[in-house]
Amino acid sequence: MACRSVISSSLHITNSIALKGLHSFAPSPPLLRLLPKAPTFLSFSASTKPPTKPFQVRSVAGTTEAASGFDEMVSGTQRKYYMLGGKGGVGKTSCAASLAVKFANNGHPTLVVSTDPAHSLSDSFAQDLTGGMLVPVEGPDFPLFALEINPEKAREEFRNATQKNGGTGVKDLMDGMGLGMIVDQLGELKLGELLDTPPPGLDEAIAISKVMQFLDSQEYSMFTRIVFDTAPTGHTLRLLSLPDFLDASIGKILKLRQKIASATSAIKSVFGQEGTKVDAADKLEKLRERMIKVRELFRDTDSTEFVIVTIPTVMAVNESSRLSASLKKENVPVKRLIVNQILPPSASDCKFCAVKRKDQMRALDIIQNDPELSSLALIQAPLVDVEIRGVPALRFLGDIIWK
Ligand SMILES: Nc1ncnc2c1ncn2[C@@H]1O[C@H](COP(=O)(O)OP(=O)(O)OP(=O)(O)O)[C@@H](O)[C@H]1O
Repeated sequence: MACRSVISSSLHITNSIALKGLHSFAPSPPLLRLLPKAPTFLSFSASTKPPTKPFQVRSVAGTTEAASGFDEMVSGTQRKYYMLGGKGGVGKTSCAASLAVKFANNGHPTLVVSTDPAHSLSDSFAQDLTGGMLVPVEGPDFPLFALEINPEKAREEFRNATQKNGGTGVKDLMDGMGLGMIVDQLGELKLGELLDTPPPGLDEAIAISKVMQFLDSQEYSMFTRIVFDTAPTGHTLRLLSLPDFLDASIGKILKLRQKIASATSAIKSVFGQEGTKVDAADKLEKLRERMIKVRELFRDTDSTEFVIVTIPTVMAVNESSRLSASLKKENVPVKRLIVNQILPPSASDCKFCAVKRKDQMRALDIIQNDPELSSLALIQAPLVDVEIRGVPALRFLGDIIWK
């Protein structure tokens, strides 16, 4: 007999709910109109057909799963940031997109941002969200916007700002003029290296700082929940130490710029108009300020939380443990761990599923005994038998995970 152990869902996708655009949404007190919670049922349908069977997520061991604490996540009108990260392919985008849909359906104007250079938000929402600008997502009850940051563009911006203030072009120039001391300092900065082969995590730091820039503006002040779909673990770890590194580098560049500004008038004329120098320095200073804000944002326990996503395999769990340790070491608030793609219970296990289930239980056991992970709230998300694509499917997944 064929084994039927995955969560079954029937997708009847009806016309999407009319889009409530950014400009048509007028926040009025109380900003949050908390909508009645959508019931979670095994069978997903966008139609009004009554559900056949109440859905209950169970752990592999058969005990009822603990709630994710969504009530806490959704409460309050103060802006909150959720960063979802973990090993490649574990379901970060699906979990981040489903959380964003859930926030929007619970009254929060929400922005979901991808800072992963290999974007999959467009695939997840089944809508074209490319272009580096905020795009309205069709479907949720309240405004939901998505933003895929173009890392190439962000890096170019950084390169332009630094080169104007002491990058490799300036180094050649100063070298040619025999200004050894300043050249030495430039060599110390290793700017050429930084710009030609940017360290992993630089794209993401710039991407996040760009989002902060967006959110500083009055136009986007309406967003009360920001969900980041971050790049895989390695990038995240390097990102954490990057703001300090960039802050120091940019600080040195700015100091150097002051020295250059007070150098001979011949050099001044090479650098062009006084105004141009000031603009470039301003831009660099702003970039530095934004990096510092990114660093602060990551460590703000009141407004930010990093949610680790994993799957029940020994390799993924080990990587999650290292990620959790690094996040804690850097004082980044982390409270929740999603274990995604768990095989749901089945009355009739085929041999393959029985072996798989045993492996998954072992991985869950490791989590429960891991000093880094055991203290986190465990959210178990089942493997479902549909591809999680489009708002109705994300709503379905979100109602399972976030409750
Ligand atoms: N609970 C689930 N049940 C079934 N399929 C799932 C589940 N979660 C994720 N998937 C599927 O797994 C694939 C990878 O998911 P997703 O893109 O969300 O992972 P990711 O961690 O963001 O990947 P990447 O690291 O490549 O960005 C997708 O096809 C998605 O539909």
